[in-house]
Amino acid sequence: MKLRLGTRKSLMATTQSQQVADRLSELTGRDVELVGITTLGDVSKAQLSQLGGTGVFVSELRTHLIDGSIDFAVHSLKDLPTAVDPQITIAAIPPRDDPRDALVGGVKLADLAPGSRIGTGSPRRIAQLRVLRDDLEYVPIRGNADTRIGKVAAGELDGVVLAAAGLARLGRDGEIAQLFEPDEMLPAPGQGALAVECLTGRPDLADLLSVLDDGRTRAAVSAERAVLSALEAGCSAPVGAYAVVDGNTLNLTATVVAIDGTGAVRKSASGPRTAAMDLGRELAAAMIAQGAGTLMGAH
Ligand SMILES: NCc1[nH]cc(CCC(=O)O)c1CC(=O)O
Repeated sequence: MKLRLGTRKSLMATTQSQQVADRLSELTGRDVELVGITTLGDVSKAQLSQLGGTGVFVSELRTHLIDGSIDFAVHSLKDLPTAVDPQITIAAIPPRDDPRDALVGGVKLADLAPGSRIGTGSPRRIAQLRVLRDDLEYVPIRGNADTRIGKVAAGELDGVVLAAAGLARLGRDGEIAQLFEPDEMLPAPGQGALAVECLTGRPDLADLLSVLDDGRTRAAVSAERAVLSALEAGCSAPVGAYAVVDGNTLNLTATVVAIDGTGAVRKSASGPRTAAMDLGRELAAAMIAQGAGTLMGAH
């Protein structure tokens, strides 16, 4: 029987879903059919944050898992709420794509004229960009990557900052002027990674999907998301976190930045790869002790 993979209809969603479908067919010989789903977040003109953030896409696809109209779904991991839904299992976290943030536009950040206009709606990106260049104007923008990049082409903006992985999935990574290394801009927890979800009540399916899982990526993003969850923050918080597996060790760095650029807490820690979530929780506690909670409330 064909497996039904539910996907949002945006180009980024269908591209990442098709990649997962192809890889699953290759590894298991099963046929996978993409089922396009229009979510409220796609049709509504209301601001996404008013709908509950990007989590609205996730919860609608989960509704289709629960009603049985699809067998599994693929999400950008950084859009997944940290709260666990016992009905849903993350059956696989495939190998991560490029986790870095990217500047799209003609020139690198250091070469932009003072007062240049950079578009990004993310407090995490704005706060970290302000540390690098406090003389630029940061313009909140919305819409999909094509719309955002279009504002640069139209001369409304001098650059936009987006996730490199998303740009690659859209075939627009050729327009990247600069990739930010994690030491200058920490990505969002889970950035560049995908989550493959199915119902907890279908362990055979979860077992089949687990061939897609990459243990190193799973350990890294578990630590990053544990930071976010311990800080009681969501995907729109000014929180960056990035972990890398080195043998049996996990190296994690996280930051909380005041949105007005007036301060930041940044800390690193290492621990056993098998205790990824503990590492993330402990690092978050150390950051809170240094004032991370107050910074998150700063405007
Ligand atoms: N919040 C939207 C979103 N969710 C996932 C990606 C890109 C792909 C990824 O990070 O895995 C993006 C766009 C962006 O941040 O530029």
